[in-house]
Amino acid sequence: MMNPTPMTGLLETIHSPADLRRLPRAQLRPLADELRQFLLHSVAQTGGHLSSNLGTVELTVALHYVFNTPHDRLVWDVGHQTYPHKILTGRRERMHTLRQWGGVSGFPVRTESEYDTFGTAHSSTSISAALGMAVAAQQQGTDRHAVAVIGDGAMTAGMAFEALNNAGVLEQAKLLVILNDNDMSISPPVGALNRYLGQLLSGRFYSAAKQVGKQVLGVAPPLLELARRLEEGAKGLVLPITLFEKFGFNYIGPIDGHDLDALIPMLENIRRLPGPQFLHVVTKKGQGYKLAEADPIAYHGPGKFDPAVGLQSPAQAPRLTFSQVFGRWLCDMAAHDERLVGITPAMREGSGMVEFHQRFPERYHDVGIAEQHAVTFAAGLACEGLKPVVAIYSTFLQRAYDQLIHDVALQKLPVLFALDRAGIVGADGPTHAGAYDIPFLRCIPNVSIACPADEAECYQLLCTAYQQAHPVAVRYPRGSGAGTPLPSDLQGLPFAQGEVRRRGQRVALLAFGTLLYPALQAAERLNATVANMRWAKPLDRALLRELAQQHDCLVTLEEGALAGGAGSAVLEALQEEGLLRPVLRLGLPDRFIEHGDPHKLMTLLGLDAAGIEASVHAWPAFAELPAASDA
Ligand SMILES: Cc1ncc(C[n+]2csc(CCOP(=O)(O)OP(=O)(O)O)c2C)c(N)n1
Ligand SMILES: CC(=O)[C@@H](O)[C@H](O)COP(=O)(O)O
Ligand SMILES: [Mg+2]
Repeated sequence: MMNPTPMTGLLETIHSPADLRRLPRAQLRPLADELRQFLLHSVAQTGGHLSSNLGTVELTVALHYVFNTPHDRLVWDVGHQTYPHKILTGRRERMHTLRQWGGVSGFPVRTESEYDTFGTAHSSTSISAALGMAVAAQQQGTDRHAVAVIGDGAMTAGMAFEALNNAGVLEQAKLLVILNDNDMSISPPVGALNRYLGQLLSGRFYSAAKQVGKQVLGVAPPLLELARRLEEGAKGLVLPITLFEKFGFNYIGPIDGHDLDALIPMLENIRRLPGPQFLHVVTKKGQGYKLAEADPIAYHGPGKFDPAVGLQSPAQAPRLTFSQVFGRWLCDMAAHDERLVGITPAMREGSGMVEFHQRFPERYHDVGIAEQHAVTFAAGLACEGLKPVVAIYSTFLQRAYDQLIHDVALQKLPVLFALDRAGIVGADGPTHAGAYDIPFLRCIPNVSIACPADEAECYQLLCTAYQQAHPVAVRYPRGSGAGTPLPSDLQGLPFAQGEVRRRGQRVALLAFGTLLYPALQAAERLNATVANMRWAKPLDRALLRELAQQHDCLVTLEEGALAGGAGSAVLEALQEEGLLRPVLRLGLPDRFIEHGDPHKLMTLLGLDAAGIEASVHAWPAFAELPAASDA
């Protein structure tokens, strides 16, 4: 039985930040404690992102206390750490609907609240957006601050530095960048920036900065200018100039991001300083809940759990997830071929690469949240005869589209893209849906696209893709599939070949990927043929010709955007073959699909067996066919 969410009075009086700002300063600490407990128990009941949210409780309270939100703009990078922000901005009573159909989103959404000033979820956009807001305020003559809160992980993306580079010379823009440094991405942080930030936190900096910050910046406003000069001077004496100051920012910190007595006076003083400001706060991911503090990775995005007990290691799951299948294949192939290199842009756990990292550390590369670099890094590896495998969520590959075209496809380099989370992802919603990879890949010359129907085919098509001398993407969904046993060899399947899985009459269902299984179910009632097409590019033209010649009409099924998808490829091919047949394309419509339970979403989209059958029956080209016996 879950403990009811504890309420001790203060939090339930806060319906907006205005209520928060009316509280006596001394009540902010008990409020923060109550907020943390509410957050913990709420997320334990709904599932969602936890350790990053536990880490931003005090920062959120301080920001809404000091800044006049929503007039002053807060932009949260990634936005997975905004549950405290949502609770304080009028959504506390809806948090039980978190990430559910029709419920509160797990990320900031402009249409959800005026306090969600910018929609995030893909990382490293906050500084750019906040700078845009700051420059707009300046141009409109509005006295407004824009604050970007960005994590140390999100800071590793090039886009963040593109924004710093621009902001650093815009002295009139009222921009504050807050680096929320918890020394964690989802996995342990990587790269030289993390090493540098560690130096800033070392004794050389941190204790001196704390003294400088407390003693100098804490003085009363009238001495502020003197204090600022003293602080500059003091920093110059004790602290070498930081990277961020070289970019034109006034760097302040590092300070304790859980200490309201440090945060609030610091923010109150910073908001009076001219020019771009950079505040470095140090927090702990999972703060205040020992189990999450001890294992921030496990509690990054947990499902439902009992806080009193903590996450229970799942009983042996009945089926492997596609990520686990990929991880198994990666290790098997790496053991077989020493040219294989595995690359992840900061998604080691989600992509199933923990074992590969442990077994092949010298061939494992977590490049940070840097998808563009990941792809072109892979291209460089391929130029030298190695076999790079880029494990990347479909949605995050969008970040590296030009690198895919310009650096990989144009040079026809054999890079394998293992596209996880292809299709509907569910709780993360539209920002994370892998809806567009077939359309955005299909138009690129030299790139092939494999759509495995189940776990066994995923393994086999990864083998096939790996054998190719050109770039191939293998797309597979979040979670598990039909549960087919994995093959015992690295043989693979024939390139660009599909198969007929069921013979019926009049209508043929052409499935691309895991929709094969609901299609087989629907076919029983439609007496339809079912083809497992396996490849969206190149299409198996011989199979397509056979299906078109033997059936009155065709239905294509894909868990991806219809516009430009596999169904479009079939239409184009039929036209080229002079085999015009009625084609019904089933897939994702031309709109963003909201967050919710993935199975519920598939039903709502008509992509479960009943939905497929209903769509075919409602289709005039099928409904008007003479009954099979009359044919
Ligand atoms: C472009 C992009 N790539 C990858 C992700 C997946 N992702 C979500 S949170 C996260 C780690 C973020 O680390 P940090 O910014 O330090 O925030 P923290 O979780 O530590 O609070 C990653 C890699 C993403 N949201 N966007
Ligand atoms: C916030 C973020 O982008 C990641 O934490 C993402 O939510 C992970 O998605 P999965 O849960 O599908 O791995
Ligand atoms: Mg972090």
